[in-house]
Amino acid sequence: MKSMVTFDYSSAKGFISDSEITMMERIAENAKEELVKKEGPGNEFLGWIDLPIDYDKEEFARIQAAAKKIQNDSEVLLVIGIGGSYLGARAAIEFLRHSFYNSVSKEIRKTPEIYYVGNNISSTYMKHLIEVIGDRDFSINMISKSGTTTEPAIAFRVFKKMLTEKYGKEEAAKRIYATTDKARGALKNLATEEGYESFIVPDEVGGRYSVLTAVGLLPIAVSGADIVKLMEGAAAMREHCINSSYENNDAVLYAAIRNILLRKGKTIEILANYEPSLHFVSEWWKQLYGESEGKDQKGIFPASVDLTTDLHSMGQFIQDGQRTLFETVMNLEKSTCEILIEEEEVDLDGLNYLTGQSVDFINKSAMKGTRLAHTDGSVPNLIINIPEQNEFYLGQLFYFFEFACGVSGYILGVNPFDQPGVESYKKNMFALLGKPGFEKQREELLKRL
Ligand SMILES: O=P(O)(O)OC[C@H]1O[C@H](O)[C@H](O)[C@@H](O)[C@@H]1O
Repeated sequence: MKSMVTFDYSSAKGFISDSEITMMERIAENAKEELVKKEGPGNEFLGWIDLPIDYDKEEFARIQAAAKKIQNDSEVLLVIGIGGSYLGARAAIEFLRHSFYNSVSKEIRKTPEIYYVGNNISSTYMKHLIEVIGDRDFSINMISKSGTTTEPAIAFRVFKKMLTEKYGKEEAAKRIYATTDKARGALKNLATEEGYESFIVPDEVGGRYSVLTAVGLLPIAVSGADIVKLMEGAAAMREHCINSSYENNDAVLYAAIRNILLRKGKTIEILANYEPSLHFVSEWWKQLYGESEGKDQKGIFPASVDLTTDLHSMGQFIQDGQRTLFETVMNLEKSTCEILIEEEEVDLDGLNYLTGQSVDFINKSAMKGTRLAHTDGSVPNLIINIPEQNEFYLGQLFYFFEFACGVSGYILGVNPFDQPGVESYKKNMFALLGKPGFEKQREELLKRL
């Protein structure tokens, strides 16, 4: 049997008693049952549960073919999307591919450079990206489930124009790939009208749970990562999440323990990593947990740190600031390479005591030392072990977090599959921009500015 991504709460035992974990069993198991039997609130958005074993194979093959075409005819791919429509792809590409993916030579990378746009409204960012593309061949993957989100729609206008000016309307249309709803939304209409190759975000899969649909899969495949293995990993974790009993169920225990900690006043969870390639996994995780649980004036605030980097900036607070934190460490067990510290004749930097040790050994020692220090500073530490940096384990990790999030939301007593709060800023922005239909709000807002 292949090894698995696992959850380890042994370092948090000083903060949680066995009886608390036992007492949480019924609540957590009920939450899991509600999720798996699709009986809870938001149950129209549970398509992601069976996705790893029940996805559209014909579309999957089209994704692979489109990725090949983009690899062959483009030096650059623009991924236009925001939130759940880009974070999963970026998390996967940064975890699975080269740390300096866009900068490393084409001989090493072998696949197109990939840039993300439409995840902010900065004209400077867009102008700089236009300069990076220059006169090179490029394609666009425009991703928006609703097809109406402002940030990506604006970027799409700008880069579609650039593409059309370069190739003409007909050829440009062949370089645009639209990932959106099967029937609704402005992007769907545009795709039909202009004849873009289209991929579907299933109705029953919400944006933040969509990484294993075309939303994530097309850009990930373009980067050269193996999407078959990604799905296999997710399928292995699905099997574990659905069929393991409480005491052996890593995802359900993670959900249970974070809720036990919340009830003790630990209202902030920091997801920590010791590998820069995990940075965007944390960004993806923050949306997943923040949008799923932060509602009805409840929830755990999801934060993240990159370590050891942030030990030199946020370390003081984590060690010694307000005691409302717990920390979940993503521990990449096996580094992809080994760099050894060599002896220097004159030990001017005082590092000769490390001669023969690997950089990863030093990193792991920093991790272990930090875990003990933070635990001593009353920050409960949870660990998620990731055996290796590859597609199979990333697929597992994505599914682990998604499943745990559904269970955790139900334990908390919220609908983990809606995001009503996100609309407030949008309404204000539309009113201030003078969008038709928002005239009354506009008057009221202008008085307040
Ligand atoms: O894919 P889209 O419909 O463009 O949505 C992109 C993102 O923006 C919204 O405001 C939602 O809060 C997110 O859940 C979503 O992932």
